[in-house]
Amino acid sequence: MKRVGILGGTFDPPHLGHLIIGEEVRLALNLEEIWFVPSHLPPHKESAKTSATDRINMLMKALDGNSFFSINTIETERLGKSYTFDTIKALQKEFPDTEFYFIIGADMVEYLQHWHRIDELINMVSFVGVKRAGYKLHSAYPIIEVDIPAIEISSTLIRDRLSTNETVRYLMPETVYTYIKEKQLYES
Ligand SMILES: Nc1ncnc2c1ncn2[C@@H]1O[C@H](COP(=O)(O)OP(=O)(O)OP(=O)(O)O)[C@@H](O)[C@H]1O
Ligand SMILES: O=C(O)c1ccc[n+]([C@@H]2O[C@H](COP(=O)([O-])O)[C@@H](O)[C@H]2O)c1
Repeated sequence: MKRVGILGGTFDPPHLGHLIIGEEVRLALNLEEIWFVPSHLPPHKESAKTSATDRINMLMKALDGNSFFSINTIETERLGKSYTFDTIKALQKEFPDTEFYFIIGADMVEYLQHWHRIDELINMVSFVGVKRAGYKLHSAYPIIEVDIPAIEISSTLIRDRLSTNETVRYLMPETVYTYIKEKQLYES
């Protein structure tokens, strides 16, 4: 079986935290690839501030140069809320020879009990949890914990800073920043 990690997210915008998580989990679990899956409508929070096209374009720039990383657009091609249950079911049907590892930060680990059809999903895919400041990583659910350096970067922090013209240097790849400025995203 091929072993693939999935990092689902809103990526509004993508930042170095996403990239570090993908790389660290790939190494720790010896995964062959990491697929970044941008959501169409995030199930548990407000809609993204930018279009799916902009978020995919930003991700493409962020992932450029890492041959282990790619984007899978299954969720942005599907209408409605981007439930992970539906995504995993569809991916397992399309790629029967692949074993999937769904990577989540500790904020999502804490929230896992509220996920759509979690009692079925937990038996369908291996969840991998990574630490995030302010949240507990340990869970009653069987989660593979991967120790990564704590990274206190979030898309919210970046959006807030961009809207007040504060620096976002070193929080995301320069190419993503250039795209944001060219397209005038996140301006208040
Ligand atoms: N700095 C981080 N440390 C650990 N996990 C993270 C970090 N940033 C994002 N993640 C995880 O990556 C996945 C996708 O995150 P997402 O794209 O929503 O970014 P975010 O920074 O959490 O965004 P927002 O601030 O808009 O909520 C989630 O599972 C989230 O927990
Ligand atoms: O399926 C669910 O009920 C569910 C609830 C919350 C989050 N998720 C998924 O978890 C990933 C991270 O979510 P987010 O909102 O932090 O970007 C993303 O792929 C979401 O679709 C999924």
